[in-house]
Amino acid sequence: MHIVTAEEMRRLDRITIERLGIPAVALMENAGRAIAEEIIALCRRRGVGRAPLPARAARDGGAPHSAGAWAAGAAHEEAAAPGAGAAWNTAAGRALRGGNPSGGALAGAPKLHISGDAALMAEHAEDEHWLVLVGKGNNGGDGLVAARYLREAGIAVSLLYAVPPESLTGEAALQRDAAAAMGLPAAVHGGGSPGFAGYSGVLDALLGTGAAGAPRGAYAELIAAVNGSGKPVVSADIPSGLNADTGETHEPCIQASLTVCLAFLKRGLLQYPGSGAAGRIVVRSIGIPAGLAREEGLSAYWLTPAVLEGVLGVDVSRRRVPDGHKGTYGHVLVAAGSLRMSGAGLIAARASLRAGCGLATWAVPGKLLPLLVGAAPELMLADAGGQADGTWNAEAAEEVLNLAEKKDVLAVGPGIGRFQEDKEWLKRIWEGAECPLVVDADALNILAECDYRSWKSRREPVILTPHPGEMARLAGVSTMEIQRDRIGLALSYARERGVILVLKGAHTVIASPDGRIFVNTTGHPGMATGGAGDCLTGIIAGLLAQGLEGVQAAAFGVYLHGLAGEKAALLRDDPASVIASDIIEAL
Ligand SMILES: NC(=O)C1=CN([C@@H]2O[C@H](COP(=O)(O)OP(=O)(O)OC[C@H]3O[C@@H](n4cnc5c(N)ncnc54)[C@H](OP(=O)(O)O)[C@@H]3O)[C@@H](O)[C@H]2O)[C@@H](O)CC1
Ligand SMILES: [K+]
Repeated sequence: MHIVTAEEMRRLDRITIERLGIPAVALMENAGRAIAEEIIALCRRRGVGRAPLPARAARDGGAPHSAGAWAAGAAHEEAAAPGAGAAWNTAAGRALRGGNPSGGALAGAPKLHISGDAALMAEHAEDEHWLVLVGKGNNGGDGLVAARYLREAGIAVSLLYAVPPESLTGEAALQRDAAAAMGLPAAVHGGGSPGFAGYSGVLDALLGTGAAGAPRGAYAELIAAVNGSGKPVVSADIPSGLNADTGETHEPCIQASLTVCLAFLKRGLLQYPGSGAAGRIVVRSIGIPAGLAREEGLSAYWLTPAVLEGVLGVDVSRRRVPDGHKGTYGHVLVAAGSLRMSGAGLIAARASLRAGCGLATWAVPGKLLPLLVGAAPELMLADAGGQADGTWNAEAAEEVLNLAEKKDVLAVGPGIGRFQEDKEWLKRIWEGAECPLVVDADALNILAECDYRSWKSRREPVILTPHPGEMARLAGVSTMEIQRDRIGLALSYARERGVILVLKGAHTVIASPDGRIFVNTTGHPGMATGGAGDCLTGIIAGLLAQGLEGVQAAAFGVYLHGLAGEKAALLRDDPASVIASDIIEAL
């Protein structure tokens, strides 16, 4: 799924309206209806557990109460027993079919059934009263459409305009008039905090992708009041107060339980703190063809198996050829670890094996070798020279390069620490290694102190895997600046430096020098634990060894790493208990 900036969204809107001839008001109608459907689904879900309505209990014929069953049961009028079909797949349908297990039509009955609009029926509608906060722009227009559909579903709605309704223009003004013609109660915010006591939920349709800067005036007052109300909030498109591109939250910013994002995921929804403010995110199509984004050359994606396969050409099933042998799957060389941090190297090397490479060799300063024998029987160990105290030195680079000659990938950095002439060490490896190179941890800190653009250019890709602190050192800015717009920064760094960048952290960003961006959402905060990054380095190296291209390996590696973290948390019953070795075991 594509991720877009506000500007890109406007471009896609414009093309749909001008080139395809789909009227803007039709897009707004679809948007508002989609938002209403999500609110109705939410109302249904929380309606479960309340006493069923007498009329409905009778109609269901005593079938088990479930939100889905009610939705379908209420919406369908079975004129006769139908044949197979979606409508038949309902509790009411199953109850009817009870005496006719074959599911075939009753003898002589016409094959006709009439379906109502299941999406717009709300159980317990009478328990609901939603307040719709309406802004001046098209986001407000979406809210007004949603209000109409909620009313149609039997849900009470009240409109609260942030600004005098006369100031609405275009399609939003048209929706204002339709809502008024339907008799929806409306008021204009008059300052202070409106009362929320009678409402069961709030639809935030104040500001969308057209907002600029922190919410002002009535908008700011309403947002602050809603956040303090304790009411569930559904945001139209983005939470009002969010920077749709960077994920920064202005003061104040709506804290939503659900965000119904329209047409394409906005970048800001995938970046923290925006992701936190959005709550659960649902993306709904509104009539803008999904293919337009590709046709327009947009190349930022939410990383999903479909994107891995369809956009990146990765075989996510990780099939092995039946007659393969260990040589088929490549050989990883990991240059990592030192006397005090040998574990980092061990984790990276073991993870590369679990990622599926055929062989892995772990190069360490020779002093360590005897201590590591048997640490992981599947690994090969190699003497990289180094100092008598088990630390690295510049000369060790030559040994690493010799070892790398017959390897498919070289990963450097975890646990190597800082040492004399470490910049020279890294330069030699960078310029000399003729296989893909993964650079992590201390090697990134070394790199940050080098003008590596003046180094001999490489034929094979380099993948850098910094966490925000390392990224800050690489880019020469503060960590806060990195986190302010992770996608934007990762993209510009990858482009400028010609490297594949994996910016770790919640929702890791993978940026390619050709401008492609992937944002990963697998994983959880329990993975913030020592060694988890070394594990990712090993996974990416293991995938590169198997012949994946740089961006493929980086993206798939990040995805698998997060997934393994999730599995590990399930096995431990608690994300906080996950350690790096658990992630390797869950691969
Ligand atoms: N285009 C389409 O076809 C479709 C668009 N769609 C929907 O439209 C949304 C984008 O709509 P939009 O562009 O009208 O912007 P939107 O955010 O609603 O309002 C901006 C207005 O608010 C004001 N304002 C700005 N910043 C402010 C601040 N900090 N504090 C206070 N006020 C501020 C500013 O007014 P001004 O102050 O400049 O007079 C400006 O006029 C999009 O998110 C989606 O929901 C869908 O319906 C699908 C079809
Ligand atoms: K909004």
